[in-house]
Amino acid sequence: MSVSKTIVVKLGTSVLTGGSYTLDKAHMVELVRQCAQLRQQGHKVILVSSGAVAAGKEHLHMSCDLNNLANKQMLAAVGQSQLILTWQTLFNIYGIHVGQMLLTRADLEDRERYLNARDTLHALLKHHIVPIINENDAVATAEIKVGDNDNLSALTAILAQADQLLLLTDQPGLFTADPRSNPDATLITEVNKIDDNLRALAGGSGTNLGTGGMATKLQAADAARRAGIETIIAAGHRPNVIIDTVNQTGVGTRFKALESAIEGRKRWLLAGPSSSGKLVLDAGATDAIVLQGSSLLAKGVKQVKGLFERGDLVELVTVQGEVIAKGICRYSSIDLDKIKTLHSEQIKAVLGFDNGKVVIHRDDLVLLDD
Ligand SMILES: Nc1ncnc2c1ncn2[C@@H]1O[C@H](COP(=O)(O)OP(=O)(O)O)[C@@H](O)[C@H]1O
Ligand SMILES: N[C@@H](CCC(=O)OP(=O)(O)O)C(=O)O
Repeated sequence: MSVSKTIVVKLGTSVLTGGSYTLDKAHMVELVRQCAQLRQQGHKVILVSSGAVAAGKEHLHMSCDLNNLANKQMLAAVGQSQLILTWQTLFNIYGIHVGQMLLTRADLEDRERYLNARDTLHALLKHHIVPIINENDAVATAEIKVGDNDNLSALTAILAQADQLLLLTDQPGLFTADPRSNPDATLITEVNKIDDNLRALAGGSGTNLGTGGMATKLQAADAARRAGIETIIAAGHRPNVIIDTVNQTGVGTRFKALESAIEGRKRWLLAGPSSSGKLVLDAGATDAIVLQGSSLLAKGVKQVKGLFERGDLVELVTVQGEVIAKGICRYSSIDLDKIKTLHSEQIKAVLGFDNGKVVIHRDDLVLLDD
């Protein structure tokens, strides 16, 4: 038997509906068959399933404005139960139990909630139950939303410490341009670096039920590969796509994982909190962080942007505005503004206290460059 892998399979609305406004149950059976086969091969499978809004629309036979948030939330509330019922019925054919987890960004921002979600996921996998994950659309407001299931699937893969993330969609992979509007576009089979040139190729969704298009798939691939997880974008309707993607190369667009996978707490930094502020670093601090693996000292901070509390996540940016790292700041924005550019020994005299000599400890910092 091959080595056991944990695989997160993200199924976009486009795959589950075939571009219609109803769930394509015949195709869902086929996807379930493949998941069951993967499990027989000894792998663990997690589904991130879109389709709640589409299922709600189908169930209510209601045509309403999908740009209206309340309408979308109503459809998701109705559709999510239909969706999970469908999955449950189909997995039952193979005697497989499923467990539903509805998440929002708020569940991943707080380290304790993140660890709770991780424990639930691991408990489901340990008991051979297939976790089926979606955003908790019915309650999620813009502030606490991940916003799209591509990014949610990357966060899930990081949470589960998965080996592979499959983003299944209505295209065979990432093309040199949106193939809907550029018939000459060609498939990119392997990506080793995600940069602005590549991002420029990725457009939005081609439908009003899908969210994010290729742009969010690239964001997801980027987060996952930094956490050491290989990501593949492939066509959900390609025969045997799930099995073939896991067992062989040459399917879809493959994003190689970065070699040095990061450890647990740093995985959370990538997956969890959104940043509350930015610290602009001088050239010396930038080099120390990127090249020497140092912690950040107050003297290297040129400018403090945004309002944040002690313990919040901030982005570290160069003078040119390039984001190079994310980290947990030991000082609030107000305090840091008073001590920026100063030597660590001066902190106590200026603030009347100190939270340690470093502003961001190396253990609380994750680099974003390649
Ligand atoms: N460079 C590109 N390569 C492939 N597809 C692209 C590209 N840019 C934009 N797209 C669009 O992304 C769509 C898939 O994203 P989306 O509609 O969000 O699907 P899903 O529901 O599977 O997440 C494709 O149908 C395509 O129109
Ligand atoms: N959570 C939403 C799907 C959001 C989403 O990202 O959709 P998609 O781009 O089709 O993966 C739903 O269940 O309808």
